[in-house]
This record gives sequence, C-alpha cells and structure tokens, in this order.
Amino acid sequence: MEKMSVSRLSFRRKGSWRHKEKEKVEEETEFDYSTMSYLGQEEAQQIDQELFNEYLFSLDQLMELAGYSCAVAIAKCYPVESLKKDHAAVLVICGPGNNGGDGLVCARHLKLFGYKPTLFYPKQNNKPLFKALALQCERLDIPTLSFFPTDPQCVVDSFNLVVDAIFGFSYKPPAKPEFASVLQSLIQIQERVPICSIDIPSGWDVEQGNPEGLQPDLLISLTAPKQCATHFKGKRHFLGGRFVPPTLEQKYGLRLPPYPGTDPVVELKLTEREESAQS
Ligand SMILES: NC(=O)C1=CN([C@@H]2O[C@H](COP(=O)(O)OP(=O)(O)OC[C@H]3O[C@@H](n4cnc5c(N)ncnc54)[C@H](O)[C@@H]3O)[C@@H](O)[C@H]2O)[C@@H](O)CC1
Ligand SMILES: [K+]
Repeated sequence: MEKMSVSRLSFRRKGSWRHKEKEKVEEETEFDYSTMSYLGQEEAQQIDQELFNEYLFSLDQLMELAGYSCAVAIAKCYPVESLKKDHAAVLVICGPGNNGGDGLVCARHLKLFGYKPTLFYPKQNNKPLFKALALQCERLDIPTLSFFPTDPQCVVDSFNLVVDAIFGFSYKPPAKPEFASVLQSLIQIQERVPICSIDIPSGWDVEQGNPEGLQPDLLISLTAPKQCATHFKGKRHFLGGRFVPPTLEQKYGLRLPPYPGTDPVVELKLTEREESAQS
C-alpha cells in the first residue's frame, strides 16, 4: 500500500476542503433567485400540517429549530458587541399563537448568546408547551413587561432591537385592539429602533403584505418565504428553520437556496423588487 507523508496528507485534506468550499460557493451563487418559491397562506398551512401529520414532527421540535434559527440570524445581523444600550437589551414581543412560541424560544437562545432579552407577552397561551417555554425564560431570569410603555420612545431608549413574534401565517386582519395599539407604537418607532420580524411582519396580509404596516429591518422567513415577503423593504432577509425534508420540498415544488454548511439559516439575496423598494 502506498505510504503517504503527513505533509502530503495534510495538503490533500486542505485541497479537498478548499474544493468543497469552492463547490459550496458555486452552488450558492448558482441559485437563481428569480425562481425562488413564495408561499400563499393556504400552502404555508398545508406544509405545516403535513410536517405534523405525515412526518410526525412534534410542534416542540419545529418551534425549537425555528426559534433557534431566528436567534442565530439576529446574532449575525446585530452582534452583541455592536449593541450599546444596557448590555445588549432586546425586547421580544410574543403573540398568542405559534409565532409567539417561536419568539419565546428565540428569547431563550438570545439570552444564552449573551443578549439581555425582555419579553412582552400579553396574551399568554395556556397549552403545556407554551407554559414550559415561558417558564424556561423565567428560570433564565428573562423579565416580562406587564404593560407596553405608553410612550413608545421608552422602547427606543431602553432597547437596541425589537423582535416581532406577534403574528405569523395564521393572522387574519384586522388586529384586535390589544395588539393593534402595540403594532401602531412599533410603526411609530420603527425608524428609531430596528425591528426583526419572525416569519412575517406582524399585521401583514400573508399574501398582499401591508404598505401602511410595520416595516422591519430584518425578516426571518421560516420553512419558505411567504408571498408578502416580495414587499419587504428592510435591509436583510434570512430563511430559517432548516427542517423541511427534501421529499416535502419536491412534493410542493419548492425552490429554495441551499443552507451553507451546517448553518440553521441562509441569507437570501434581495430580489430586484425588494432592492428597488429600498432605494
Ligand atoms: N411548519 C411551520 O412552518 C412552522 C411554523 N411555526 C410558526 O407558527 C406560525 C403560525 O402559527 P399559528 O398558526 O399558531 O398562528 P399565528 O401565530 O400566526 O397566529 C395565530 C394566533 O393569533 C391570533 N390572531 C389571528 N388573527 C388575529 C387578529 N386579527 N387579532 C388578534 N389575534 C389574532 C389567533 O387567535 C391565534 O391565537 C408561523 O408563522 C411560524 O412562525 C413554527 O413555530 C414551527 C414550524
Ligand atoms: K411576526
């Protein structure tokens, strides 16, 4: 058998690693964003149901991956050391459904990443999973605001970022008063504090968006971007929740860019429409 010197072996390893990296970059740059899939509300709900009923994923599993990927995307865009206010203070606003559950998971991971999250979770879900997620946040010393500040400037003064986990793809407009007022406050301050929306900017129609509504800086689409994401005018757009089995992707003809390496998120290139909306 041919003996290989250590230096040649390490050269070969390096060579193959470089080759793989090059392939990966080529694969990423080759993805044609003009063909990327955008889901309508019904399709998003169907895929969601199929993950639970045909693939037997539990909600806990998917929510953990979804919330974790949101925390990773936030950390990539707003590193702890770049945030100046009160030890990287972040406000995480959670709604009553699964989007709110993603927010609770995201808050926990942000805390473990070194941020200082605070929750606002006015309509708490009583299901055991949600109670457990809220308790885990409490045990990590994540405080919860008992009311939303009447002067939204307080949010700007106290927090570096707001995570919007109020509504996702099951939202039906118009928002009920308790959330409508929070959304209005966020719209007032969105030029002064960046907003990071989980899956869908809250208050947007899943397909049509909402030109008068919230305009987040960062959007983290889960599973696949929804049609409303074509109206996103913010700076950065990520895809997260790396849990869609290839067979499901094929069944729905999903065209999504590959995730790099082992990352739970992939940054999406802004479409021409998104770019022109920014300028
Ligand atoms: N398979 C997937 O794609 C996954 C989805 N997840 C998340 O789950 C979200 C969808 O969750 P849900 O179906 O629970 O729905 P949402 O979290 O979008 O919202 C539903 C909740 O909001 C309330 N609501 C709806 N319209 C309202 C209005 N106008 N005013 C006030 N309250 C209103 C409903 O009563 C319900 O409690 C996704 O957007 C995503 O964030 C993840 O948790 C896990 C995996
Ligand atoms: K949201």
